[in-house]
Amino acid sequence: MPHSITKDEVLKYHEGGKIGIAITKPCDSARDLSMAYTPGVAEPCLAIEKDPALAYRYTNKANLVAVITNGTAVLGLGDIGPWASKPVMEGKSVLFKKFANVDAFDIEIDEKDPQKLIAICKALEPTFGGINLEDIKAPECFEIEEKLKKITNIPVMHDDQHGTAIITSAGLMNALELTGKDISKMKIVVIGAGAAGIACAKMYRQLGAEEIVMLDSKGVIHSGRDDLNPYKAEFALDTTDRTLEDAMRGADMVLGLSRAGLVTKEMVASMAPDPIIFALANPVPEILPEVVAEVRDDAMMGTGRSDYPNQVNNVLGFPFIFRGALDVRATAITEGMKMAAAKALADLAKEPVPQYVKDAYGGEELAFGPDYLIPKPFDKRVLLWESAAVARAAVEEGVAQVESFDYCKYRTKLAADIGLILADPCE
Ligand SMILES: NC(=O)C1=CN([C@@H]2O[C@H](COP(=O)(O)OP(=O)(O)OC[C@H]3O[C@@H](n4cnc5c(N)ncnc54)[C@H](OP(=O)(O)O)[C@@H]3O)[C@@H](O)[C@H]2O)C=CC1
Ligand SMILES: CC(=O)C(=O)O
Ligand SMILES: [Mg+2]
Repeated sequence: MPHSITKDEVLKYHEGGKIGIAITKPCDSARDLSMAYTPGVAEPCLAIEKDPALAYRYTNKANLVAVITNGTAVLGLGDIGPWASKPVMEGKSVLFKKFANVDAFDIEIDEKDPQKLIAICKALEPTFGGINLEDIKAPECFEIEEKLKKITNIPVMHDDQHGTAIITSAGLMNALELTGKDISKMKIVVIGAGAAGIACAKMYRQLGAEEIVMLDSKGVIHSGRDDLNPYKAEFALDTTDRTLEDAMRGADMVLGLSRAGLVTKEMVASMAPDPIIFALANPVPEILPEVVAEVRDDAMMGTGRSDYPNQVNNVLGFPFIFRGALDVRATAITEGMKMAAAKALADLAKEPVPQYVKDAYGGEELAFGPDYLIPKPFDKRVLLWESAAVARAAVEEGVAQVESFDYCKYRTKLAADIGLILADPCE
C-alpha cells in the first residue's frame, strides 16, 4: 500500500536541503591548518602538477561524482528547469552516499545548448572521478553522453538511460523465469521514446527481444512516420498498430517511461496472459497497481516508487555501478559492465532476504516471486553483488586503470564495509 505522506511533511523534510559536506582530516590546530591549507597544501599541488594521476591519491577525486542536470526532463515532471530540479539531484547525491559511500555533488546547470553543456561537463573533469548525467531530455541527452564518453577519461553515465535499462532488465530476466515466457517471442510495448525508453529497448534487444513496439507522444513509432529522430527511427516497426490501445492488445509486457496515467484498465485487460507491467513514470506511474489488480490477477507489476512492491528504479543502479567503476578507476561504463550489473541484481533477488530488509519494509514477507522480482535498495548486499560484478567486468573489458585487481579481496572488502564476513569471497 502507498505510504501516506503529506505535502507539508515533505516540504518540512526538505527545509535546508538533504545533504552537507564532511571534513575527513583533523583540522583543530595551527599545525593541522598548516597541513590542510598553506603552506603544506603546496606539496600535493606540486606532486599532482608533475603527475596528474596523483589527484586520485591526494584529493577526493577518486570517490567524487558529479550529478549533473539542466533540468529539462526531471522525473516525469518535464522541463521544470535547473532550479526546480535541485531537490531531485540532492536526492541522488544522498543515495550515492547512503548506499555506496560515494560522495556526490549535485550540479544544476542553466544551459540547454548541448555543445555548451558538453564543454561545461568536460571542464569539470579535473574535479570528479565520474559524471552521472541526470534528467536531461532526449534526444539531446544521447549526443551529450556520447560526446562526453569520447572526450573524457572518467566514467560518464546518463542514469535515466543506463540505470533504468539495467534495473528493468534485471526485473525482466526474473519475470521471464517466473512466467516461462520466451523473450524472443514476446510483444513488448515501450511507452516513451526518450532517454529511458530508448536505452531500455536497446538492452532488451541484447537480451533477445525481437518485437518491440515503441510509442512517443504522437503514437506508435512505425516505418511510415517521417518525423522521427535517428534514435527513434532505429525502432520504427512495420506494423498496423497506431495507438497505445492497438499496441497493448496481446502484449506480453508494457514498459512505461513516459507520463502519468496513460494506461487504462481496458488496455491492461487486453494484454496476453501473465503480463509484465512496469509502469515507471515518476512520481505518478502510467497506471497504479491497485487499478491493474481490478482487472488482472496474473500480472507482474512494478513501479518506480518506494511505496509499492517491485520498486523498479535506477536507485538500484547508479550508486553501486559508480562504486565498482571508481574502485577500479574505470575510464568508462561499458556494455559488459551494464549487463554484469543487471545479472547481479537478478541473481541476488533469488537469495533469502535478511530480516533487517523486511523490517525496513514494515515486516513484509519478501521472497523471490511476482511481488519481489528485484532486491530492495536497503539490502546492503546489493553493494557486494552489483559493485563487485561491475568492477570485475570493467577489468575484463579492459577499461580499469588499477595496476592489479583481486576479485576475492575486493568482495571481502565490500563485505566488510557492510558488516559481513564471507564464507567464500570468490563466489
Ligand atoms: N523508475 C525509474 O527508474 C525511472 C523512471 N523514469 C521515468 O520515465 C519517464 C521518462 O523519462 P525520460 O526518458 O528521462 O524523459 P524524456 O523526456 O527523455 O522522454 C519522455 C518520453 O515520453 C514520451 N511521451 C510523452 N507523452 C507521451 C504520451 N502521451 N504517449 C507516449 N509517449 C509519451 C515523449 O514523447 P516525445 O518524444 O514525442 O516527446 C518522450 O519520448 C519519466 O516519467 C521518468 O520519471 C525515468 C528514468 C528512470
Ligand atoms: C528515477 C529517475 O531517475 C527518474 O524518474 O527520472
Ligand atoms: Mg532521472
